[in-house]
Amino acid sequence: MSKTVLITGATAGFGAACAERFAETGHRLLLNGRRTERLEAIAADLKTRFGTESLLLPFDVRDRAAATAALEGLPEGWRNIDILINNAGLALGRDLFAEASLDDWDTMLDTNVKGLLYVTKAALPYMDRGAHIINLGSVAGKEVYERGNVYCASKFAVDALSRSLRIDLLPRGIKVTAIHPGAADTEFSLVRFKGDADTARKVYAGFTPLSARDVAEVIHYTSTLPPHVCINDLVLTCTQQADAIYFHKDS
Ligand SMILES: NC(=O)C1=CN([C@@H]2O[C@H](COP(=O)(O)OP(=O)(O)OC[C@H]3O[C@@H](n4cnc5c(N)ncnc54)[C@H](OP(=O)(O)O)[C@@H]3O)[C@@H](O)[C@H]2O)C=CC1
Ligand SMILES: O=CCS(=O)(=O)O
Repeated sequence: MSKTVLITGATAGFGAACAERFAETGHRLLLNGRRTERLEAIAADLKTRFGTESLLLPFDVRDRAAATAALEGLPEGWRNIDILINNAGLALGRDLFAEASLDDWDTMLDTNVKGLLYVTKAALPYMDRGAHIINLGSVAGKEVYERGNVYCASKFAVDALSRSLRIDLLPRGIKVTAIHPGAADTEFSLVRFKGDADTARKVYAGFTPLSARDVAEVIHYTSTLPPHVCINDLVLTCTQQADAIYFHKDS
């Protein structure tokens, strides 16, 4: 059965890969991100390849009013969301606490935590029994690492909110899954290191990281289980990574 899937941060990385994976299996898409041209290009590509129906919701998840307006403004026929993938997020900087930028901290907390809250609150009126919320946490939300401070804290918050939402939504029969990937080669490190491509590339040196497609495959799988089965919490890493800290790199 075709479902309606709302994906935040669908212009790149996991979000774009999820759009493709859900399009392949015949679902229709509500695509969010700030880069409208990218959303348009992705929607056009998926329409051509899979006949996918997409509706674009270009807003900044940090903007509470914009998130509310976008969801309240859904046209007739799109006002029932089956799957919400709260994926939009970022790390900015990898600095010791004393040296890190307060602006970076604000952006990470506003996007990764408050953005997820705003979109979820705005989407819930359109989610019925059997709907599914999938939140992107991280291995950084399971263990802290040096210079991870606020990014880790934001992902620990995603973990806590996922657990708490699962409890609060029990009576409504809405599934909540938290997905916690390890290192994955997307635009994530380029964003984290503010366009420094050399530093970003070095993050993935000496091991084969996850790809966006790997993560999308796992996210998609969690959405295919019978109505009475919910994967609550799932950590996935590449085989050369054990957790947020330990890697076995090629020599
Ligand atoms: N890559 C990794 O190693 C890991 C990433 N994660 C998490 O997975 C999620 C996706 O990351 P990934 O795909 O790797 O990163 P990318 O940088 O490749 O993609 C991030 C996406 O988030 C969107 N986004 C960022 N800020 C906002 C905003 N304020 N409003 C709306 N959309 C926004 C971007 O779109 P646009 O700029 O167009 O708005 C983009 O589509 C993030 O939450 C990240 O923390 C978790 C574990 C590992
Ligand atoms: O969430 C992203 C993975 S890491 O950079 O924190 O290890």
